[in-house]
Amino acid sequence: MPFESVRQVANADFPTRWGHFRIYGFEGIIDHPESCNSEIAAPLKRVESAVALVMGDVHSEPPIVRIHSQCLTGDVFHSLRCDCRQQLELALATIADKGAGILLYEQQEGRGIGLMAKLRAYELQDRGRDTIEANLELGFKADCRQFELPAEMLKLLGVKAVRLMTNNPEKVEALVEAGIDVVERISADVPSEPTFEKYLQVKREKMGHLVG
Ligand SMILES: Nc1nc2c(ncn2[C@@H]2O[C@H](COP(=O)(O)OP(=O)(O)OP(=O)(O)O)[C@@H](O)[C@H]2O)c(=O)[nH]1
Ligand SMILES: [Zn+2]
Repeated sequence: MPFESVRQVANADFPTRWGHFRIYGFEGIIDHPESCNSEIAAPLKRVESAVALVMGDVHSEPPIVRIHSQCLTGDVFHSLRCDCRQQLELALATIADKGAGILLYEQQEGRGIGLMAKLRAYELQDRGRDTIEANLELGFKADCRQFELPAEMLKLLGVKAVRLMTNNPEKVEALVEAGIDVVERISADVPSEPTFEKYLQVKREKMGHLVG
């Protein structure tokens, strides 16, 4: 277990356009993290933090849970290079509709390669590479994320079983491996746009995501 001492650091009121949540901050230390880039050594320890938006009763039955990976370009600027913003809205709207659920927002920008590297990957994609080829050309793995922190956050929130909104089988596997029961997978499909059709195709054909 590479994560040490995950702890809650904040818990506050959080009104949004979708409804009223509580916002929680969590942080933990990863001991000896793996390097994601063959040319960059990893530090001995790394602090990671993530946020949970919690609405309603999440303990009487397995709540809807979304693990959303940070995408500044999509989440903040509504980029149409990817489907992230639409998925974020879908998750918040679905939770609000049900009146209960949890959005875990983890800060592994660009599938964990970081914002500047993601922008450099965009440059390579503009020259014809797909998302995976671009990551590899920059020395990174195709996907550098791990989902132990969200799993630990669920445990600290007292949630042992979830209905997980995702198309990514790795998220399901990661939670199950960490001891969280995934009783149902809810699709995270959003309407496709011509600007991210290829992005979705690569997720489906090369990353094994259950898109569409
Ligand atoms: N490296 C890289 N990351 C990207 C790119 N476009 C979006 N991302 C990141 O991809 C992450 C979202 O991952 P996705 O593969 O779209 O979806 P997922 O979270 O694995 O799966 P779902 O739960 O089904 O949404 C976010 O961290 C984005 O910042 C890109 O071109 N290159
Ligand atoms: Zn995105």
